Amino acid sequence: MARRNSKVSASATPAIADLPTNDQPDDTMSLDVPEQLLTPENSRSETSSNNENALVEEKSAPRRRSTRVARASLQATETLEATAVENEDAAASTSQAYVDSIAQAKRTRSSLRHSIAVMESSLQNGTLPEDDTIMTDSHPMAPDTPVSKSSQEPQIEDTATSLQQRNLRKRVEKALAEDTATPKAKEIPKSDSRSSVRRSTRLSIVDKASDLLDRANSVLGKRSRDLNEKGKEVGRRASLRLRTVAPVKEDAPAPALEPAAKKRRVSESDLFKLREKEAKTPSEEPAAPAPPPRYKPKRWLSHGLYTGQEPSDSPPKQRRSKNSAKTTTGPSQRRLLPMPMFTGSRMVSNGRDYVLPFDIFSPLPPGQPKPDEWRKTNKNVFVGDAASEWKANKKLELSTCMCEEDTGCDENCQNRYMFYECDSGNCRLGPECGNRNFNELKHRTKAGGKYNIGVEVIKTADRGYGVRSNRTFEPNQIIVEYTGEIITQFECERRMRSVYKNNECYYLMYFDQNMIIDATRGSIARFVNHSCEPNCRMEKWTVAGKPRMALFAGDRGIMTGEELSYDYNFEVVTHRLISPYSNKNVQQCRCGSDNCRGILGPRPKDKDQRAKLEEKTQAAEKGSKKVIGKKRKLAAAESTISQKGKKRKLLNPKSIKAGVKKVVAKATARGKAAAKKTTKASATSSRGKAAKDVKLPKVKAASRIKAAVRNGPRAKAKAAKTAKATAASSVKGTPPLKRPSPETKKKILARAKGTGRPSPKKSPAKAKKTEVQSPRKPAGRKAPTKSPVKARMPVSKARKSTTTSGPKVKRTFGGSVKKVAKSVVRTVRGKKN
Ligand SMILES: C[S@@+](CC[C@H](N)C(=O)[O-])C[C@H]1O[C@@H](n2cnc3c(N)ncnc32)[C@H](O)[C@@H]1O
Repeated sequence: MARRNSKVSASATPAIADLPTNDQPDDTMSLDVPEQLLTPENSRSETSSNNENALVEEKSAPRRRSTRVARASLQATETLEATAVENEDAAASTSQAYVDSIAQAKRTRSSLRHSIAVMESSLQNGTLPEDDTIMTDSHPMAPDTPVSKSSQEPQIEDTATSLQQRNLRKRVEKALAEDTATPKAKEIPKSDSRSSVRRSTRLSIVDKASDLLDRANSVLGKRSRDLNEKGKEVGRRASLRLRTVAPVKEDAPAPALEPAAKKRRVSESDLFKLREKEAKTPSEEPAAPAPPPRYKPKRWLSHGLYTGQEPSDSPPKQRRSKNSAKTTTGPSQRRLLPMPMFTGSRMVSNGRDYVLPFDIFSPLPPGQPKPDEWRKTNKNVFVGDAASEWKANKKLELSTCMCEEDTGCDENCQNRYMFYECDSGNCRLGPECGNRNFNELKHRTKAGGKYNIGVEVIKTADRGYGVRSNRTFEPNQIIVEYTGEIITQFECERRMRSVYKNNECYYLMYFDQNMIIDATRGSIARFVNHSCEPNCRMEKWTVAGKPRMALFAGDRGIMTGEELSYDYNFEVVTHRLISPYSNKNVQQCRCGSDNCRGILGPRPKDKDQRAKLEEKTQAAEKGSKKVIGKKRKLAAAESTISQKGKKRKLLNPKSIKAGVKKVVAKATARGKAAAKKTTKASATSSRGKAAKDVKLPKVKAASRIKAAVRNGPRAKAKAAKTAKATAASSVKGTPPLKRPSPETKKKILARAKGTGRPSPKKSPAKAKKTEVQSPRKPAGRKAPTKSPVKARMPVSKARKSTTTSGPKVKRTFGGSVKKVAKSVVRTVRGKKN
């Protein structure tokens, strides 16, 4: 019963209130005194109840008093009642001691266990500790109210300490035994504090969950570990709230992220963000729903794919770093004013300069098979007598252009007509001049590189090696120079008979002054194959007074990868004795064009016709040398109409001189008026200069006509004008030609029909004379100088084109050179149209 009371009093303070004597509890005491059942103090207070000091003790510690009341109920209330009056008296006397004890109690702090130990040891030793405060006040369960010294002193002085010690010991032992042997007593508070027990259970679950999370993090790797270590506490809480444990605050709703986590895979960064968010959310805060994760608005779903893209004139940029700051700043603002209207269309129509990377403009497969090494030369090399012969017959024709800077040396440039390249000596323009092809080529070659060189050797399927372009070329742009050894005809024949006897490929080309270029040792241009529909042409130009040959792009221009070709019929050596494409050496053409002639070189029937004409010419020469002379002159005149013909003619300059002298003499006799109207060159020739000077105007006319073919209507008109003047001068400067008799006319017509070679470009008179004279005869091995008209009559390109595709021109025999020129112009126009 006493035990129960004491327990109740210890656990519930109202027991104190029950006591009428303690209706005025000290605040300090009520705060400091722990509610414990049994303390050494209590036991002492109990013992003190047996002596007089007990009253003092009771007074000094109301709590103690209460417990003492509870426990010391064995004395029952009669003792208390009996001593009530005494207590009242004693209270006054001990009040001062009580106050002191409180102050002392506040000063002393020590552990209960220590005090118990001290107390026990003192009991065992049979002596009371000297410092009674230890025994009384150091017990943690004891009230902080110290046992006053005033209460100690009487104890010390008390002689019956042994009894007290014994009682104390018993009480302590009893209390300890009760503490350990009463689980039921502990169960009661357990049931009362249910929530706290549950909480501890939860905490263990929390610990387990956090351990699991830690393991998962360790599986995720170092990065996630680092991240989680940074917000370890946060992470744990977040994860626990989300998954395993109900939130600590019941009213706080779980974050609405669980469905989102189910819908999509949550990356580490998202998880970390969520944890951070949850950590930042204080638990005391009202349960506001977590904001949904921030996604980029997919505006393109409603506005289209290109929404948000501002039109910009600047070229598109490739941003390398996704996370660059620029990406987040939005589209860059336009700093300049927008381009004026129609700038785009103007740029499209006018064009603008740009350079394509080589890989784009030349996507040709590399690794073409290369030909065996050949002896290269990028300059013409005179061999043997060629140099001296060429110098002896060197033309003195000069040309100077009068072009303005505004126009440059365009198609109207006189030098261009003449196939003269402009330079500082014959043109006052500098970089603005557009007639410096070889100079351009020189710079290109010097710069080097695949693009500048522009051509490369390829292996064709059935024509040996060839040349293709690895860039584009504009119409009439120079491509590559044809260089080689300059040899005489004699040397050419010799080589053909001996060195090239068994060759399949020949690299011979007519050059100048009866010279021939042998490119067996030469430039890459030697590999350019023949085509009956070529995309290039070979031209001879005079550069700084010296003839040079080069391959030029045709009127269509050249695209990258095209195989280059030109027509051998007009360029290569086709003299029947030294031609590689003679009757003895017929080679099949494999150009594959629609208009393929079938063989390399001239047509067979042309060859036959020429052979017949040569025979007749021989016979005629024997009969009438005078006629032959006139015809020879006309043939020479005809040959000079064409620049290409000029290249191929193999004439003896001496014979030309003789013929021209006769013509000049006659022209002089007929009057000087006509001679005055001739061009500068014609005037020179009329004064009795060399034959080559006489040819000049004719060459000019031919050049300009060719230029007209190449350059369009304006140039054509100019060429026609020039041709007219030239023709007039020629007519006036040359003796009138005898008109053929009707019989002769019929014969020529019949022959012409038989040949099937309408020649509208050539005047009928010329045609007739050419055919009648047929000055060609075998040159034999003798020096070609003795048979000036031995070479095959050159056929100009314009003439050839007329023959093949141009409109037929009415044959009018006895026409003048003027008519020839007119017909040529008409032909050209017809061809162009
Ligand atoms: C100047 S070479 C051209 C380069 C030659 N293909 C080579 O491999 O050395 C001329 C020779 O090439 C050949 N050739 C050129 N054009 C041809 C064509 N259209 N058809 C057949 N063979 C041709 C002929 O054998 C001719 O003699």
